[in-house]
Amino acid sequence: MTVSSVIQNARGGYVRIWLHSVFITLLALTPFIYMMQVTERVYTSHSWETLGFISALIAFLLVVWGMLDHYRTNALQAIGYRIDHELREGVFDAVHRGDRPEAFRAYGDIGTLRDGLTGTLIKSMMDASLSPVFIAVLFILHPVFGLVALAYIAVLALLSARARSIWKSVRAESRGHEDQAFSFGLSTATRRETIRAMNILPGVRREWADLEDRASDIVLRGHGRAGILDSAISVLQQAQLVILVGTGATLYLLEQVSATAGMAAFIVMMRGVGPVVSVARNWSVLYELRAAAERLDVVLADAPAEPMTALPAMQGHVSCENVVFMGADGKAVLSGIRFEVPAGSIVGVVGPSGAGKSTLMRLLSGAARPSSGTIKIDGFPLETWPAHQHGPATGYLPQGMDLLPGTIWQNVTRFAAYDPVETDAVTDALRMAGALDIVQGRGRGLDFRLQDGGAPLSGGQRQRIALARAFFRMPKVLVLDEPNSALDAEGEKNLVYSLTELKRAGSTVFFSTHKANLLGICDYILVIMDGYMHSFSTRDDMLGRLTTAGNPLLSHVAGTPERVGA
Ligand SMILES: Nc1ncnc2c1ncn2[C@@H]1O[C@H](COP(=O)(O)OP(=O)(O)OP(=O)(O)O)[C@@H](O)[C@H]1O
Repeated sequence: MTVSSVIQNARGGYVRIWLHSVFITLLALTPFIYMMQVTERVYTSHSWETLGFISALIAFLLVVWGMLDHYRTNALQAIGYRIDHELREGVFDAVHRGDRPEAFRAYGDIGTLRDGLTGTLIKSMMDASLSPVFIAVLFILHPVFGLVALAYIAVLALLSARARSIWKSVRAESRGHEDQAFSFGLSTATRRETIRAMNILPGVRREWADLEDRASDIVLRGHGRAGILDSAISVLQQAQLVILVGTGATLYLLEQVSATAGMAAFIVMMRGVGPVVSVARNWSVLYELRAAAERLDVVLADAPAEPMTALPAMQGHVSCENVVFMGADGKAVLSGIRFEVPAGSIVGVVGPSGAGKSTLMRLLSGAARPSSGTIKIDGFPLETWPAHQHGPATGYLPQGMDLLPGTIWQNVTRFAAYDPVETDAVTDALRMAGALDIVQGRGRGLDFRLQDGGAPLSGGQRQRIALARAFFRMPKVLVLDEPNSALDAEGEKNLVYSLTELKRAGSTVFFSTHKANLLGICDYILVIMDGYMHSFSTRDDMLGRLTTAGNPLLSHVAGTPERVGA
C-alpha cells in the first residue's frame, strides 16, 4: 500500500465532486449576472415585475449553489475519512514492524493528509481546473483580456513555484531536527515522574528547546526568503481588481470593447483567476501534504510483506546458524551464534553486562532480525512463520516487561478478542507466573486496568503479569529475558517450578540471567562474552566449568546453581 494508491482508490469520488464543482463555479457567477441584469433591465425599464422575477430566479440559483456546496463539503469529508480509514491500520502495523524515525509522526501525518486532501486547497484546485474555460471566453471577448489573464497567472505561478522550491529545501534541512525534537519530547513525557523526582526538568527542557530551536531557526530563515515571495503574491492579489478594471477601461476608451463587454470580462476574469490565486496562496498546504505523504510512504515501505501460508504445527526444535547482528553504527553487536536444541529443551544464556544476551533474546523471539545467518524453528527460518501461527505458539518476556495500557485480561491474552472460553487459560498462565494473588487482591479482578508500562503495579508484580503473558496457552518456544530479575525468593521458586512444567509439556525455553539459581534446571547453557558465543554445552559440562575456581565467567553469575532433574 502507498499513499498514492489510496488516493487513486478515491479517484471516482473526486471526479463526482469535480463535476459538482463545475456547476458550483458556474452558479458562483449568479451575483454578477444579477448585478448586470438589474443594471441593464431594471434601471432602464423601472419594472417591479422584472426586478421581482430576476430576484426570485437568482434566489433559487443561490439555494441550488448552497446545496451543491454543502454536498461538495460533505463528500470531501467522506473521502477524507475513507482515506484515513484505509491508511490507518496499514500505517499502525507498519509503525510497529519498522524502525523508522518517521514512524513518530505517522498518525499526525494521516491527519495532515486527510485535512489537506479535503480542505480549501482541493476546492480551489477544482475551481481552478475550470480557469482555462473562463480564459477562452476572455479571448473571445477581446484577446487583450485573455493575454492579461494569462500573464497574471504566469507571474503568480512563477512566484509560487519559487517559494515552493525554497520551502522544500528548508523543510528537507529542518526535518531531521524536527524528528529529533519530536521524539525527545515524546520520550521525556513518558518519563515525567523520574524527571520530576530527579529535579532535572530545566536541563531536559533546555535540551528539548535546543532541538526545537535548531529546527525552527531553519524554518524561520526559510520564512524570511519565501515570505518575500508570499508578500509579492499578496500584492498581486490586491492588484487583481485594479488590473481587471484598468484593462477594461483602457479597451473601452480605445473603443475596442463596449461597456457591457468590459463588465462581462471583469466578471469572467474574477472567476477564472480567483481560484488560481487561492491555490498559489495555499502552496504551503500542498507542501505539507506532500511531505506527510512521503513520510507515510517511507513508513509503509518499511513494513516487509508477511508470510501467510501456515507451516506444520510448531514443535519447538530451534537452531541458530552463524547468526550475526550488526548495530546501528555498523559494528557487530553479536556474532558467531551457532547451536541447535531439540524441542522441550531449557537453555540458559549467561554472560557479563553488555555481552549481547538481550540482543540474542530479541533475535530468538523475532523482535529483531539477524543481519546475517538464520534462526530456524523446526527447520523453517523464523521469518517464514506466519504471524498468526508464530504469535500464539511463542512467548516473549522482554527485559523492560513492556506491559501495555489495558486490563490484566487483555495483557495476558495479548489483546485477543474477549472470549469467556479463555478464562481457564488466563488463570493457568497467572498461576504459573505466581500472579494469581495480584488479580485476586484487586477490586476489578481480571478487568483491573494497567497504565503504560504496567503502573500502578510494583516491579515484581509487573514481571509476574508479563510472565503470565509469555506463558499464556503454553507456547512451544519461550524467550525470557532475565525472567527473575525482579522476583523475590518465592517468585523464583515458582518460576523454576513453572519452567519445568513447561518443559514437561514440550516447550523449548530460552532465558537469560545473571543469577545461578535458575541454571540448575537447564539442559544447555550458552555463554556470551563481548558479543560472541564463548561456549555452548550441556548443563553439567558447563556448570563444571563455571564452578571451576578462577573461571572469569563465575564473576558474572550470582549464587550457586542447584542441579534439578537428570
Ligand atoms: N541496535 C543496536 N545498535 C548498536 N548497539 C547495540 C544495539 N543493540 C545492542 N547494542 C549494544 O550491544 C551490546 C549488548 O547489548 P545487550 O542489551 O544485548 O547486552 P546484555 O548482555 O543483555 O546486557 P545486560 O546483561 O546488561 O542486560 C550493548 O553494548 C549495546 O549497547
